[in-house]
Amino acid sequence: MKMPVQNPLFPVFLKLENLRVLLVGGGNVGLEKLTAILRSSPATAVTVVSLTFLPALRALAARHPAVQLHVGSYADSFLEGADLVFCATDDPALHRRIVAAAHAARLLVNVADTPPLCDFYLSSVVQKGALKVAVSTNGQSPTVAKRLRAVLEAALPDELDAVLQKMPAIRKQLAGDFAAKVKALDAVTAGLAGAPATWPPPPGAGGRWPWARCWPPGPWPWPAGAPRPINRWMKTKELANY
Ligand SMILES: C[C@@]1(CC(=O)O)C2=NC(=C\c3[nH]c(c(CCC(=O)O)c3CC(=O)O)Cc3[nH]c(c(CC(=O)O)c3CCC(=O)O)/C=C3\N/C(=C\2)[C@@H](CCC(=O)O)[C@]3(C)CC(=O)O)/[C@H]1CCC(=O)O
Ligand SMILES: NC(=O)c1ccc[n+]([C@@H]2O[C@H](COP(=O)([O-])OP(=O)(O)OC[C@H]3O[C@@H](n4cnc5c(N)ncnc54)[C@H](O)[C@@H]3O)[C@@H](O)[C@H]2O)c1
Repeated sequence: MKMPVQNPLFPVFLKLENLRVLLVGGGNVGLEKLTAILRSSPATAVTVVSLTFLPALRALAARHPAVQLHVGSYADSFLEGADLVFCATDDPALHRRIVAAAHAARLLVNVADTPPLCDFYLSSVVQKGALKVAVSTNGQSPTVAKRLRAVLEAALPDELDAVLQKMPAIRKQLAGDFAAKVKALDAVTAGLAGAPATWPPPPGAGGRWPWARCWPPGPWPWPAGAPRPINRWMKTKELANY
């Protein structure tokens, strides 16, 4: 029997800085959405149309030269030249009109806090250097998404970014065809998934993130008595084997 799909949303990572965004509404919710957009993609060209603007939104826009503010009422003409639309006013009837006009123009729309009118949802975002993890609960609970973000932020080691920065150079050093490279990269990163990494660190190293923690190479093995970095997963699962 086919199992029902619990969450049919399809996750993607948009190059938002290559697109043009229309945001309608410059109040509290508009500020939240603009903050989320610019935190991930600060150079995005966002046009914000609103009758009024919160001072904090004006200040945020002033720090981002690609953001333009238009004082006035929404009109369908603002959809021309937009790739993506966000609605964040206090007028649900206006939101329904914007969605209809945007769909007629084949545009995708997010209506803040209104799942049935959304073509896509925003997610809670965990950022560690180049790593980005997006969390969605399929709209069931943004609060749980926010809590999970905090859990993941604390659990993922900061050193992970150093690992990511090194990976392109390591990949370049590898010889062989595509399949051989994939095999070598799997071996190098095995430590991230719990198995011992085969290169570096030296064989036999235990722990879930030993490679992440000692890259760029630090003292190995750890000098006797030196404090060893640990993380939450090690505490709960692997401390006994460490
Ligand atoms: C993740 C995040 C991204 C962002 O917005 O940047 C986000 N909401 C955030 C926070 C948040 N929003 C709300 C609260 C108050 C507490 C609560 O109600 O839970 C809190 C918590 C807080 O502020 O502490 C109010 C709210 N939001 C929605 C509804 C309607 C409903 O639930 O039916 C209501 C009730 C409105 C009302 O009652 O009137 C709906 C949506 N909110 C989504 C995203 C999409 C689903 C995401 C998913 O799949 O999980 C979706 C469907 C559409 C969308 O807006 O894109 C961001 C966390 C950022 C972070 O901190 O990490
Ligand atoms: N602020 C919150 O945390 C929160 C929480 C839950 C629900 N809500 C609901 O979300 C909605 C928005 O909340 P808010 O706090 O951002 O409200 P807000 O009043 O601060 O902002 C609404 C914005 O929409 C703009 N606007 C209204 N009509 C417009 C039009 N025709 N064209 C262009 N702009 C227009 C207004 O000028 C204003 O800037 C409200 O319905 C509110 O009840 C808000």
